[in-house]
Amino acid sequence: MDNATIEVSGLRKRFGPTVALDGMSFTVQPGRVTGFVGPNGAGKSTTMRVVLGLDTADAGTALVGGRPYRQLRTPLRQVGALLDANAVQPSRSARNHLLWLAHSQGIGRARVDTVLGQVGLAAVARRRAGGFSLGMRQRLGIAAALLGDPPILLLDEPVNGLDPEGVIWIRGLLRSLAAEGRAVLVSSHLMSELQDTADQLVVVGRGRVIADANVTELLAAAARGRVVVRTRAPETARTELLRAGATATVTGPDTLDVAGPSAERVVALLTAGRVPVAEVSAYQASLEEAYLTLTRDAVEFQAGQVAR
Ligand SMILES: Nc1ncnc2c1ncn2[C@@H]1O[C@H](COP(=O)(O)OP(=O)(O)OP(=O)(O)O)[C@@H](O)[C@H]1O
Repeated sequence: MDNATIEVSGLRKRFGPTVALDGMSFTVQPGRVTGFVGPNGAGKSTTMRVVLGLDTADAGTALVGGRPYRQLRTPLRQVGALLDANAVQPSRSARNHLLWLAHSQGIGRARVDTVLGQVGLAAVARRRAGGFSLGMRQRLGIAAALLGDPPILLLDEPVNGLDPEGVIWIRGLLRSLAAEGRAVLVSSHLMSELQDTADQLVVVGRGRVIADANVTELLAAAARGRVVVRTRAPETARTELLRAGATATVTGPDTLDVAGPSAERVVALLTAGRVPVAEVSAYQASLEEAYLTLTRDAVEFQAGQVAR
């Protein structure tokens, strides 16, 4: 999609004595889900508010599709955002809330019913939004973000308040929006929420980017070529593998992690040693592990600085 990028460069922002943004810089590319991760207070919401022109930075620039948000003539058609699921008039129905938004941006009524269907709220569209659960308000907020069919989406903690079915639904939705070529920026303070969703991770802490990395490469790096073996004789397997120079750790009653040899070599060694093997597979790192791999260098660097 044209103009589907977010470029954040050198953003600085203070709230009194609090430094919220301390040189925040990153780019969000089209066709991918970019996870924006970091602990509470790291500056994720402030960055999104600056990108959306709701807050002004003390320094730096934030561009959506190459322009500052405030210069966009029909912003909802260019950028969809979910910041606060509670930003709904409680007395309005879901449908009327969306109709009002659509009208303000010259978007047709038909689009309202389309997005209500897309987020699974068609059946409750005429109910007062004030009576909605947090999960339903999240869905309504996402419907509002999708209203202008924008090439760029910013969602602040969209998984918050969703039940397991809702979490699976939003993962699929985010993936399909990215597959259509949109730029999708999703914040979370929980790495696990971004598992199977994010293609790129921008990890932030204390108002700046700690790491910006491709998830596939990150998971491969965290897996370090390890192999998982399932066997009813893990100790025998371990002895056999250690003898061949591998590193092997028993991780459960019938499993061990092996580092060094390839999966094929592990099968060959265990077969030669007559160890019964139920399964040999590549180790799948979790995003949590990848995160720890990624932030370890940054943490060590900071610790080193403190020690000096
Ligand atoms: N309007 C404000 N007034 C004063 N301080 C603020 C304001 N908005 C944010 N801050 C402070 O700026 C810092 C960054 O906050 P921000 O909400 O951007 O972080 P976050 O990463 O989005 O965290 P969370 O996951 O809790 O939303 C925090 O220390 C926060 O307390």
